[in-house]
Amino acid sequence: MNDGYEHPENLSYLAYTSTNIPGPACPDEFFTTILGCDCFAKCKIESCTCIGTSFRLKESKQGCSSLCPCDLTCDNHFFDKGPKKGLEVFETEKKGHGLKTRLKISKGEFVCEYAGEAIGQVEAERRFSLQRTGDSNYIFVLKEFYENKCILTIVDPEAIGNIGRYINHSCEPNLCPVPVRTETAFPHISFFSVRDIDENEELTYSYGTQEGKNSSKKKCYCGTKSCSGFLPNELPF
Ligand SMILES: C[S@@+](CC[C@H](N)C(=O)[O-])C[C@H]1O[C@@H](n2cnc3c(N)ncnc32)[C@H](O)[C@@H]1O
Repeated sequence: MNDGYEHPENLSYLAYTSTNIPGPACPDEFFTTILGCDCFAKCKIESCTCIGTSFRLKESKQGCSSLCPCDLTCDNHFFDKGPKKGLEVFETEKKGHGLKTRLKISKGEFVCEYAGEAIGQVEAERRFSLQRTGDSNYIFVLKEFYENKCILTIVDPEAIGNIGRYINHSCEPNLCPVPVRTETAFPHISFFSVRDIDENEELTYSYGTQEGKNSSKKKCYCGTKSCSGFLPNELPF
């Protein structure tokens, strides 16, 4: 499915996918189906098992999907509606391409997914060492902790991805990534707005911490007051 977004002409090598696809060493979670809710037409916060379950991981949400009987009017059924309207890829001054919004976005809205190939840690390290597209790194690593286990979710939209790949880092971001599980146990990295966003503002999120061995020596050009000067570490392993 293509959700209608065109990539800049000089990035024609990029194949578009609106949601995650399995890549090399894709984790088993990708193929593990989870149950939908049994609500009728529209979910209720008090009784919907998707809204209530949250996959027992503290920061994770469960979104409704085609496995649920509710329809697209359900507020918890946001993936099938696609990214927010009015998102636009543009050329920044110093950070390569970026993503901005032509329309206002209110605090707490779903903006888009970070979609690409779902890959394993060894493949991520192999790809990172190749530095395929010049200076840019697109590999997103999410760590979740559950019952003394660290669950890794790694998505690479460098060659096959969606508009989420154009979102740059900021030390004062207006989006935050939230893992949302719908049909399978592999989460969708979903961006929600953390404040009201004006029309034509660039969309940004924080790329993370200084944890891990792949320390970044890249200068940060986010231009915010609290800028730490450098981008967070590229791979937090
Ligand atoms: C996921 S890509 C973002 C899109 C990218 N700018 C592009 O043109 O495709 C991440 C890369 O963008 C650049 N980048 C993102 N945020 C930046 C920032 N605040 N300052 C400098 N470079 C940044 C870095 O090269 C980083 O590895």
